Amino acid sequence: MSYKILAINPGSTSTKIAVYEDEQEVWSRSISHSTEELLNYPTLFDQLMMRYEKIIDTITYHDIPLTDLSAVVGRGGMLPPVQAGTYLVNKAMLEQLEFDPVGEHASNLGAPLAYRVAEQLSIPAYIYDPVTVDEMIDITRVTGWKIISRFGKCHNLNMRAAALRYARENGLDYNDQNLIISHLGGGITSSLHSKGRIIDMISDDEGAFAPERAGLLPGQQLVAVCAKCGKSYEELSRMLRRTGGMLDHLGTTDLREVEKRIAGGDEHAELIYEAMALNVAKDIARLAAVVSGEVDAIILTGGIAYSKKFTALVTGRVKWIAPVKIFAGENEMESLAHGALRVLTGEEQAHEYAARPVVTACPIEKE
Ligand SMILES: Nc1ncnc2c1ncn2[C@@H]1O[C@H](COP(=O)(O)OP(=O)(O)O)[C@@H](O)[C@H]1O
Ligand SMILES: CCCC(=O)OP(=O)(O)O
Repeated sequence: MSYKILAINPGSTSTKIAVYEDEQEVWSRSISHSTEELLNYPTLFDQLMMRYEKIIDTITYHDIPLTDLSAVVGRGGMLPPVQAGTYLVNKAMLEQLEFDPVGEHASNLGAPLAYRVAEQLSIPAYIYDPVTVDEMIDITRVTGWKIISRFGKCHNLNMRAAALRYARENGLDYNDQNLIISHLGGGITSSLHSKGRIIDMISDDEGAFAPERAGLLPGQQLVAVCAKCGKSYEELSRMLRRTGGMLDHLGTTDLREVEKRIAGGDEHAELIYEAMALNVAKDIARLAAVVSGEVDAIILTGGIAYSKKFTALVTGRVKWIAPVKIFAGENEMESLAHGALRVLTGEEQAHEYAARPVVTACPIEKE
């Protein structure tokens, strides 16, 4: 028996869709959403129907039959910390993502989009390895402020796919390895997979700055800016997450553009570029300390990993820790589809999501 699965991955500027027949992709499209178009929607959830209709229009236009689908799987969003693996989309999850997510992120639309399509076909909707998978060990959660605990928030989908690929290609058991994976995209995060569990990670606001993200900022200066600049929480969040990092320094999120400027002799561009690579290397070294340096491999993945220049800079600084592997690009659609397939074949059990209050976002903000 074979299974057909529709995977849906909403990103900040696109919605990617793909149909898989068992492990093989048989069709895929990326639907772009321009900045002007998205400006018509005051909140993320206001985009839901627009994205849904575009998915259906694209599928209909390309004559892709839906009636033989076995399941729909969406990218999991910012739920309160969850276990790794597959979750059945239920009402509690949909309400949490719409009304009480840990943060605003396009992936919060993955579950409701999958659910809308699946509901009409009377098939299950799933999410897989959401952004907030949290398997951290207690010691890595503690900060110097008792009202703030660290929690998982990473590019888990692509990171676990890269870790599993590394294990598969090298004939190793993922559950025996200590691997550090850095996802180098518009946002940068790194995580430590120890014996099959993500025991620590460095999120996009805790470490390296990235093409569009500010990364870790000195706390005292940050609170001074927040207290004195008169901007709202949403405006400040946007400055950290969407218009920080390389964009703030150099006016672009495109690493290739920065490399062209460097080749043309732009020393300021070179400083920022090299600082970003150094920041990634420092994150990797921080994670290595958690397992006392016993790291089997370091994996660099995401769009920036296509850059030989950038990965060489990071590799040069971390190869003393462990061998570095480059898996450029991301594998999110395949990871989603394969996750759902494992549930359909009975290899894995889908978790049931139960609503929980958000306790990990800044408690002051929630008061
Ligand atoms: N071939 C390449 N060489 C260098 N940088 C690249 C290449 N392809 C993509 N990038 C850079 O990767 C970043 C986007 O990574 P990606 O993983 O696609 O991001 P997102 O997080 O938006 O999915 C951008 O800075 C882009 O310029
Ligand atoms: C850090 C959580 C995941 C995330 O921010 O994803 P994008 O970089 O794709 O926005």
